Amino acid sequence: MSAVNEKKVAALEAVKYIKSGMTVGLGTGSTAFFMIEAIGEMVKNGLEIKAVATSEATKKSATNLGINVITLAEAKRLDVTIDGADEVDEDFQLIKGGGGALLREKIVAHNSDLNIIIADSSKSVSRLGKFKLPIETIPFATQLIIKELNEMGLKPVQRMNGDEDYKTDENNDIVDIDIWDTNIKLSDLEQQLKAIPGIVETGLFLTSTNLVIIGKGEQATTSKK
Ligand SMILES: O=C(CO)[C@H](O)[C@H](O)COP(=O)(O)O
Repeated sequence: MSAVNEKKVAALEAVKYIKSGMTVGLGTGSTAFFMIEAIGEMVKNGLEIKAVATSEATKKSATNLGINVITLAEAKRLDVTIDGADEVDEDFQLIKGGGGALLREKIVAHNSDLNIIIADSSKSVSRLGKFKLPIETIPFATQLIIKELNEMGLKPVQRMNGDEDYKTDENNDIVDIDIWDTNIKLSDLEQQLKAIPGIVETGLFLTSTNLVIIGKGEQATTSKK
């Protein structure tokens, strides 16, 4: 079974948690897209929900599929958010931001009563860090942040889009760092990174996830915290 099918299997399991009347956070990425597609079908069949998108790309896909997308300010609070991840460990800690949407994703997750992560089996890891950790930085500070992260031994690489700097929906930069060889506790690392002025957010999601649904073969396995 391919990773693509496993993503779909996980997404179809996750949408079972969505009921009429809910406000739903929509994640970003290829796995989340299967969830958005499935919700689009459910809306065509009478499901009534409001949704908050974690990226402009997700907003566009959801709107095209007939989903009522509102702002976070209008939503105030979300019942459930379904999102993908680049890595998930056994303690429900995540690396996110491969698709560059980590800032809005973390804000939406923080404001959601239930956070469901969906992923194919390749994303399930015993230790985070093979995937480079995305950091969102303010362009004014990016080069000096890179220098500081280098001094911390984190091998920072600014994300590019061809010859241009990659830009997030907030018009910020992304710097990908290598945390595999660091022996700093993840929560301490998160604190150290957030203490550097100009780092807006990191792709470490350490405590927000309630439910993880992994597609493996034809099966979806759900784990609860
Ligand atoms: O964090 C994300 C985007 O910022 C995505 O959830 C993550 O990159 C996984 O993407 P995909 O489902 O395409 O593998």
